[in-house]
Amino acid sequence: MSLSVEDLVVRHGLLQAVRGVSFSVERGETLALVGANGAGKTTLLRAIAGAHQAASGRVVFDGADLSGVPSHERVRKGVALVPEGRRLFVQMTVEENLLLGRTAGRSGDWSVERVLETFPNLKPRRHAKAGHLSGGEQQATAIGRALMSNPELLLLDEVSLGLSPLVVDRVYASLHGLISSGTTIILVEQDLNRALSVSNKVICMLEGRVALAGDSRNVSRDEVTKAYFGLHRKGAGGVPA
Ligand SMILES: Nc1ncnc2c1ncn2[C@@H]1O[C@H](COP(=O)(O)OP(=O)(O)OP(=O)(O)O)[C@@H](O)[C@H]1O
Repeated sequence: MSLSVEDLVVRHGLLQAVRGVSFSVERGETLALVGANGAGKTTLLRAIAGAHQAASGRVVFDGADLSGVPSHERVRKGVALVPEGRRLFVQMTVEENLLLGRTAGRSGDWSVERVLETFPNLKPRRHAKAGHLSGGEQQATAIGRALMSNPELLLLDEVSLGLSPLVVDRVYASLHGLISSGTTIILVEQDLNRALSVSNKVICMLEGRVALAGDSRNVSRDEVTKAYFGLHRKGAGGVPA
C-alpha cells in the first residue's frame, strides 16, 4: 500500500476547500489530519475516497492515478471511508450493516466475527437495529462496516464526534489494535492530544493548505496549536513544512 496526494485542489463551487495539498502515506502508517472547522479536512478525505471529485492534482494509490475512478471502484481497490455522521442503515441490524461492507468483493481476513472481536461492545448488539444503538456502538459499526471491505487504507472522519470521553477511549483502544495489526489509517481528529498520540505523522491544515506536517513524536502540541491558528512559520522549529 502506498498513497501519494499530489498538489490536490478540491472545490465546492467557487470555494477552494483544498488548495494544493501534497503528502504521502506508506503501509502501516497512521496520519492524523487536524485543523480548525472549515480547514478542509473532510473535503480532503472525501476526495481521496472519490466521494468528491478533485478539480486538479492527483491521488495515486499503489502507483495508479485514481483521478476519474468512482468511489465504489476505490473501495474495490482497497480505500474505505468512514464518513462523519456514520451513515448507517438504521432499520437494519448491526450484522446486516456489517455485511453490506462486503459488497465490494475484496477478499481478506475481515469477517463479522473478527469485527465483533475488535469491538467487543458490539457482541451483544449483533442482532439489534442500528437505529437503536448508542453513539459508540454506531461508530464501532460504521468502522466495522468499512473494515469488512478488507481495506488497505482506512479513512476515518472524526470518529469521536458526539461521543462521551469514556466511549472515545474505547473506540481509540480498538483503533490501537487495528494500528498494531498493520492497518494503514488517515484520520481526522479535533482533539490534538489524541491525534498526536494515535498517529506517527500529523498534518495541520489551515484554510485548505498544509500549515504544518511532521512526525507526531517530534512536533510539540504548541507547534501544532500555532499552525492551527495560523501563527506557525513554515519550516520553523525544525519541522518540515
Ligand atoms: N457541500 C458543501 N458545499 C459548499 N461548501 C462546502 C461544502 N462542504 C464544505 N464546504 C466548505 O468547504 C470548506 C472546507 O470544509 P470541510 O468540511 O472540508 O472542512 P473541515 O476541516 O473538515 O471542517 P469540519 O471540522 O467543520 O468538518 C469550508 O469553508 C466549508 O464551509
